[in-house]
Amino acid sequence: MESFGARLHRTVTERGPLCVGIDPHPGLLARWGLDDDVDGLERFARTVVEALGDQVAVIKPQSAFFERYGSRGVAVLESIIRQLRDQGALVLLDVKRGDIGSTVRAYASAYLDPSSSLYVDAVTASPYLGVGSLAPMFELAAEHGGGVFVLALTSNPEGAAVQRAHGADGRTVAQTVIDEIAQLNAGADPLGSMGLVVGATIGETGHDLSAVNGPLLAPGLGAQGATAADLRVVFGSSLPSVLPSYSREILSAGPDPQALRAAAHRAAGECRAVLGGSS
Ligand SMILES: O=c1ccn([C@@H]2O[C@H](COP(=O)(O)O)[C@@H](O)[C@H]2O)c(=O)[nH]1
Repeated sequence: MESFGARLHRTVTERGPLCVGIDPHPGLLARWGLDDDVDGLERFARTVVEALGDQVAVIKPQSAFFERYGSRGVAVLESIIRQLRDQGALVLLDVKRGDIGSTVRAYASAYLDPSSSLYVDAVTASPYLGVGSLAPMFELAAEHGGGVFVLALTSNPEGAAVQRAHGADGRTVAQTVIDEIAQLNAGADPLGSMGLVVGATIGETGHDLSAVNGPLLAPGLGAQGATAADLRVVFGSSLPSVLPSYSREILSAGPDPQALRAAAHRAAGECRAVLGGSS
């Protein structure tokens, strides 16, 4: 079985390093001429999937925007996950789950067990009950070729107070998270399957990402103010592992599928100029 890290490496080599989020904000639905209801949600999500599912390496549905419509919204999410996978995109579900280990095991089976209707290639996870509490997710991901992206240095300004606080050994909370994920990826080739979330908005922070050997998801581009040029400042020598992520910046080009594709192509070009690499 091919690991998530290997599948991601291959897909990014074929399609270019880009993640596009599906975040059906009420304001975007209105801008697209859609109602803020399940039908509007479904039209929005399917349009993005049909425009980008066969072009972009990773698509990241934001679970919150589906959950807000209850079970019918989750049914739309299940359906587009299948459609995206059929189109060859890797699906990273942004759910930011985290809990005590026994509960994390249930979250892991919801998203990382192939028999689940919400089965995806990777999920986001929160380490604030301790990175070790996420072990059931790491284990199930490894067993089935999935991935987990753990929050390290998030793109929102409020994150710094917690994430950059120093522990007894002098490391920041974020550096502890980074180092624990690096251990999980040690020796993986071409890339480990356990990733980190590091916002493109955070500037130079002095954190050491050099040993991570896994993907670095970089949200915060576009609508939150970061530009592709900021990636160089934030990631330095770790740029080759960066997966830039845009949601509203690209989604606001819709609903015309060609305009969505053009916006994704433009974003990919700007990132490629900084990251290098193919396609
Ligand atoms: O640190 C983080 C972690 C996750 N996100 C999520 O990414 C998208 C960003 O959307 P934009 O429209 O491109 O701002 C959204 O789903 C967030 O929940 C993040 O922004 N920062």
